[in-house]
Amino acid sequence: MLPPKISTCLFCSFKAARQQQSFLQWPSQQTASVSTKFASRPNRMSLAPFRRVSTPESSPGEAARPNRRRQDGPFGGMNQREANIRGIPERVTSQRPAQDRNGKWTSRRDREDPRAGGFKALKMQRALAPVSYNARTRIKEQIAAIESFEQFPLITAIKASISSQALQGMQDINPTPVQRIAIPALLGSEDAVRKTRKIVQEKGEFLIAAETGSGKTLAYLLPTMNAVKLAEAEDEDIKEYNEALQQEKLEMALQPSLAPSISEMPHPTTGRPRAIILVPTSELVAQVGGLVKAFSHTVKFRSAMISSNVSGQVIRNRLFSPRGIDILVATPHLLSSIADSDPNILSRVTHLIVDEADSLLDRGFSPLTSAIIDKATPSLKQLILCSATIPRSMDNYLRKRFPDIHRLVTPNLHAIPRRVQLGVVDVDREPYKGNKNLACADTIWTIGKAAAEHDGPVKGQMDVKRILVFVNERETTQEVAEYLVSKGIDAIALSRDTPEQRQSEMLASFTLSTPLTAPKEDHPGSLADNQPNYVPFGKVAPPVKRKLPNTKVLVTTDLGSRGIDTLAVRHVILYDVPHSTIDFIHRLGRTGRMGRRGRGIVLVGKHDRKDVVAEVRDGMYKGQALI
Ligand SMILES: Nc1ncnc2c1ncn2[C@@H]1O[C@H](COP(=O)(O)OP(=O)(O)OP(=O)(O)O)[C@@H](O)[C@H]1O
Repeated sequence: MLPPKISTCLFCSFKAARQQQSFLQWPSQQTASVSTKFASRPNRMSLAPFRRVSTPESSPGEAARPNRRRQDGPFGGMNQREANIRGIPERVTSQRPAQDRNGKWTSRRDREDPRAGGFKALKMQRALAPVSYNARTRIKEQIAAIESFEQFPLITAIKASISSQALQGMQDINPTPVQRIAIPALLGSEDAVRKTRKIVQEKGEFLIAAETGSGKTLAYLLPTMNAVKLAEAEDEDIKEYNEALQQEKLEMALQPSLAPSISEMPHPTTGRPRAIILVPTSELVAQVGGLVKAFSHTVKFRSAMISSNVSGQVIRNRLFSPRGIDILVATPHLLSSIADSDPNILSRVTHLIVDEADSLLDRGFSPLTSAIIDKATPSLKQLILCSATIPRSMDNYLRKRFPDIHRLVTPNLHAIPRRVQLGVVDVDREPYKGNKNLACADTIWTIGKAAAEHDGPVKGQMDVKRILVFVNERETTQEVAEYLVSKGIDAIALSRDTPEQRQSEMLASFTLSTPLTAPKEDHPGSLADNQPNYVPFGKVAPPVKRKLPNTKVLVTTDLGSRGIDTLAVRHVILYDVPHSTIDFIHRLGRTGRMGRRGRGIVLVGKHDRKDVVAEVRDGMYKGQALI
């Protein structure tokens, strides 16, 4: 017998959910609606108004009483309503109240984190460092005056290359908020943009923090290339080398029999790059390295990218090419092992960029990254940390290690854009009955079916939807991918166990922004029409009747969530509820990039934190920064 069909189309529900703010009714909400219904009926007996007896504020004469939670003494820690076990201790600061614009008195904590009020479940984690409302407003005002890349004092070749090399085919290119904030600050250009404070120093430390998919790469790359080119023009060694090369060319023209000598000598920058960009994975080396290479053709500098994807010989050839090297893109693992055997590699570095700093400064990577920073420090002029989130752990590390770091933060940091909708699928309900794999497959079939109802970008072709499925454990990737394949879905697993070469190939079709199409055919409909969800014990499941023709699915862990520019992805399925808001931000950040729209779908089971999901969803709906 076929299982009951899912009566509601997932995407009709999305729309309705947007209006109702509820894809799934949480128990608390249900209770609330019931109580409102009853409240509107006339009552024979009425109870006294509800009062929380445990709340001292609700009792009269509260102003006269001291705040018990702040009271010192042996019983100071009792009767607290917030455990705050995992949170870091508050910094001792003045608790002096202040007045906001409306004349309302607020405490310092409220002012730092005024929108965190509704996040009860997330408060237990407090994974992200707060950014004050005032700071966000101030930044908005600062960047309002910047409208064009022309306003930045970049060299002409770089300005011209923005549209030809980085943002090809785009019309009306304007800097994004993070670029408006970071580029003038890194260039130290007060004249060009008056309202931007001059903050660059001889040795500058910067933290660039902005939402996912907001153009952070160009924000640090344009000023870095500018600095490299300016330094090259002033470098005495390079001047001498170029003059000798010029002289040799002249002599060779007069006496062609002379063997070249200078041109065979290594360039002064050989094996000693001026700028290094560190990224956590080989995929990101390829992504960022590709962009740097594209600029190098028109701006005229030498770049190289190294990762464990290429052989040792290729790495050596790239690093020690006699033509020299100006900008190097590498992973910390590889660079630190090279620096151990050849410390010279870091001896001329003036610009060190740590991209995805929230990953590269966490427990796993931190010793390597810190060691590289230490070794590069003597020659360093700018250290640029770049991240989509500021986790509390990183915030603490920065306060200790780089107390004077300039924080270049966008007004919407830690908020998932409202153009990304989050739907919730209750795995425990019919017809899934706790089968998360089935819920995942059905969700993908629903996406495919909905897409087939509209014309694709090419006539006679169907649009192929690229979907990312995120799981928490890498062991699960293969299992989920195999299940999806058994349900007729084109799915592959990507985890650390996948060979690196294969990882890049897999990600390639998810990063291409060009549309992917398939020949238009009768769509097989929904999963339930094609696949029995229930196979009696002892029987073998019948073969797949029809395959889903218009979706491509990648099942992955965090590996696929950091930095990868998955412009083509419109749907992200969170198979597991992410462990923290940091993971929510990165995973949902693979869709809705650079102003595009996107959809996230969380599969929530019996053991998942529904309260956390509800709060994240509510925060997204309201456009609030997560905490
Ligand atoms: N000024 C701009 N106008 C339009 N598109 C831009 C602009 N700057 C960058 N982009 C595009 O936006 C996309 C995202 O950029 P990028 O990868 O730098 O984002 P990000 O902030 O580093 O994201 P993540 O936090 O996920 O690493 C890229 O495809 C890039 O080409």
